[in-house]
Amino acid sequence: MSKKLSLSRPLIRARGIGKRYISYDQPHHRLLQALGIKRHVKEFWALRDVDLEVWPGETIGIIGRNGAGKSTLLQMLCGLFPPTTGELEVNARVAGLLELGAGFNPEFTGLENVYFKAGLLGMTRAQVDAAMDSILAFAEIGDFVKEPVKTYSSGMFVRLAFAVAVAVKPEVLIVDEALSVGDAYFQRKCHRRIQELQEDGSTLLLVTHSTDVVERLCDRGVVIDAAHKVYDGPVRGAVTDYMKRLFGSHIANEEPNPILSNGRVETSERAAANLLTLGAEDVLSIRDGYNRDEIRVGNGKALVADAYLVGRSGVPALTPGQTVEMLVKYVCTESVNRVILGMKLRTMEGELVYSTNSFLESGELLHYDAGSVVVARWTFHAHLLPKQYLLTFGISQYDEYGQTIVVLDRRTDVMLMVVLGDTGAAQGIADLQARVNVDTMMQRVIGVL
Ligand SMILES: Nc1ncnc2c1ncn2[C@@H]1O[C@H](COP(=O)(O)OP(=O)(O)OP(=O)(O)O)[C@@H](O)[C@H]1O
Repeated sequence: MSKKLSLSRPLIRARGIGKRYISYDQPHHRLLQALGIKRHVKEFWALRDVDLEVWPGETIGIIGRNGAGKSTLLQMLCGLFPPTTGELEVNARVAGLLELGAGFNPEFTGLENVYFKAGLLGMTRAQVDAAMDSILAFAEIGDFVKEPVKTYSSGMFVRLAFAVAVAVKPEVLIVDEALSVGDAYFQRKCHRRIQELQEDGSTLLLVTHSTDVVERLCDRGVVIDAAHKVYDGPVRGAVTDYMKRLFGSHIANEEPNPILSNGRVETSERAAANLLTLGAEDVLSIRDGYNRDEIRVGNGKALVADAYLVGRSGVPALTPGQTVEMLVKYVCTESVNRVILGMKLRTMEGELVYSTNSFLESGELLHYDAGSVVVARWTFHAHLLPKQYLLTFGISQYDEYGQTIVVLDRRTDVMLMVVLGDTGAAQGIADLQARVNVDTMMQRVIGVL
């Protein structure tokens, strides 16, 4: 029987909820507003008209761009503030791991905060005493538990907060990116505990930027974009919708295809020529797969102006093991010497997959005159599991003493690269193509022994 049929009402039901913030240019404008003069009031809707039902046993991943309204939604579901509009009905004990250390008193020790926070979440002192050993064992912060939490690192904060939140056994646990703070060991531990909670039938809402986490942990995905709920349904669809919003419309299930629309296979020479004829403008930002959330730094003496995968007109999409040829165009606005061209590949979670540069490869530094347009051909073998990755391209130079690297233009996570296919049973990043063969003879011999 479906969860919805077995229960008459959801744990959380939101109908058209919205949150409006009001700001004033000057403090006295607040007073003018109170007097009914609203000219100076600025309204901002962080969330608008959201309907949401949360049913027992669901794990819902909430994804969306920075500033979309995800945290605002969760804060309202946790009861931190009421919605400005709409109706919100919460029929469950909800525990939230929202901002770091929210609900912790910085002056109290870790131990005092465990009693304090667990008390806020409805546990008696005796219940906290009974759970204390497992809370401390989970948090693994040792004697720091006797220190005021204001002395904690962000990792220690989140360890203790998570340990308390799961000890309370809430009917609904709401986690807002908190897990991304901990180290990899702690994150794995949290994910295991989340899976145990799921198996016990707990209900979970997770906000994350990691599509990998959503696909691994969640059974429903909600996408929030520009204050509105724009998708609510199966996880795969949610991730595709979110990726399209981030990177353009060509990412879904695209098969690698080296044939251009005119029917010819594009050679790298022709591609390089095309790249050069497009001139010196910065066109990377209009390429499919361009990440609007790239981080760009540099003094601008040279620019990373364009990049694309040979043979692809859309988002760089390839199959595991494929040899990739990526052309990157650099435009030098000034004469530059002792130059290094670099590339990096990361997972969507920010884990470095590979990094190299022209100096490491050839031992040579490059020199270009002002006005030079340079096309570099990067080739690599994509022995990667099917996932989304982000490429970084940069151009830097050594200072005249050869000591410091000066960044001319570094475009971090500037372009999406998709490795298509079925991950099968494998997990991780590298495609090692492991195969297992069980030797039945051996099995018999061991059986005899
Ligand atoms: N107290 C506040 N006053 C005014 N505006 C606010 C306030 N809190 C949030 N906002 C704005 O509301 C919008 C939604 O913020 P929210 O934190 O919910 O986004 P988010 O999707 O969680 O973003 P992120 O992924 O960056 O955490 C943002 O534009 C933010 O600047």
